[in-house]
Amino acid sequence: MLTTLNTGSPIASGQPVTDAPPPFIHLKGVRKVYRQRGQEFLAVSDATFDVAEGELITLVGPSGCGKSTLLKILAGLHGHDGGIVRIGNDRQPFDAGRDIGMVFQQALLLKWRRILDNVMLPAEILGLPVKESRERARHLLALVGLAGFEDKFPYELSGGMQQRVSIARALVHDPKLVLMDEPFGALDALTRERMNIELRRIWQDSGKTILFVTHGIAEAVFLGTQVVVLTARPARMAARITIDLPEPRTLDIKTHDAFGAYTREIYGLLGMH
Ligand SMILES: Nc1ncnc2c1ncn2[C@@H]1O[C@H](COP(=O)(O)OP(=O)(O)OP(=O)(O)O)[C@@H](O)[C@H]1O
Repeated sequence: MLTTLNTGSPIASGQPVTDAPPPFIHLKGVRKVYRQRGQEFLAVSDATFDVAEGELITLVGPSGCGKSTLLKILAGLHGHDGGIVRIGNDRQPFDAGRDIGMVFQQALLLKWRRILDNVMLPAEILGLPVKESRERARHLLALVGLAGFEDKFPYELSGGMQQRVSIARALVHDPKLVLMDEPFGALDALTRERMNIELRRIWQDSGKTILFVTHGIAEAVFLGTQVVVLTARPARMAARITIDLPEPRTLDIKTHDAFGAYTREIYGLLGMH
């Protein structure tokens, strides 16, 4: 199940590879050191993985293993101290200033703005045409199941609904990459499960490339086309696992043997037997 170089790939089976599209994200040997008061702290060591366009990659690992750091490097918010970080390719050029949407653990809505106006925020900041953006914002609110809530204020919505608004906001400027940092971490368990199903649907409908950070091993397996497993102390990338589960993914796949095998494998990689 672990991904090893070329296993099962066209090269391994002797077929030509000329049509293989270049990855949308390419990380090789990425290293990040934080420096504080003369002390150095290795937050990420040797992160190496590729992401194809349209994948939903999950990053899982214990607190402090560098998941958010990797996301911030991809978002261009932090630099890195070694290795290669490349986003985009000839077919899909990437502009970090406009092609990223972000979703955080808290919805971070502006409480004085109506829901539609909250979703519009990135479009306003980027100066996109107002009429088209409002139409797109309405469409996205419908996509996340919030048609009819356009004129409400954030306080009138539950935590799960607010998080759906933040997902719509992350998509309004039609970014090529969506980075999600523990977006469902603050939700109750049942709402979180519902949001997992919703996110799979939104991902399939929107066709976006998504990187999703979580502490939850079951969540990572349920959502991901691939799971990247990171360990802490020392912070390092332990594995990249391709998830092959029946589609569409409904909650009952959590009872499948294959789902159990993936989660057991990740628990093992994290030293939790
Ligand atoms: N700006 C910073 N300066 C110094 N150290 C930092 C900084 N940001 C993060 N760190 C340290 O780097 C390590 C990785 O942090 P990071 O936030 O990336 O981990 P994480 O896996 O996302 O954790 P969590 O799941 O708890 O959010 C941690 O030990 C953290 O204390």
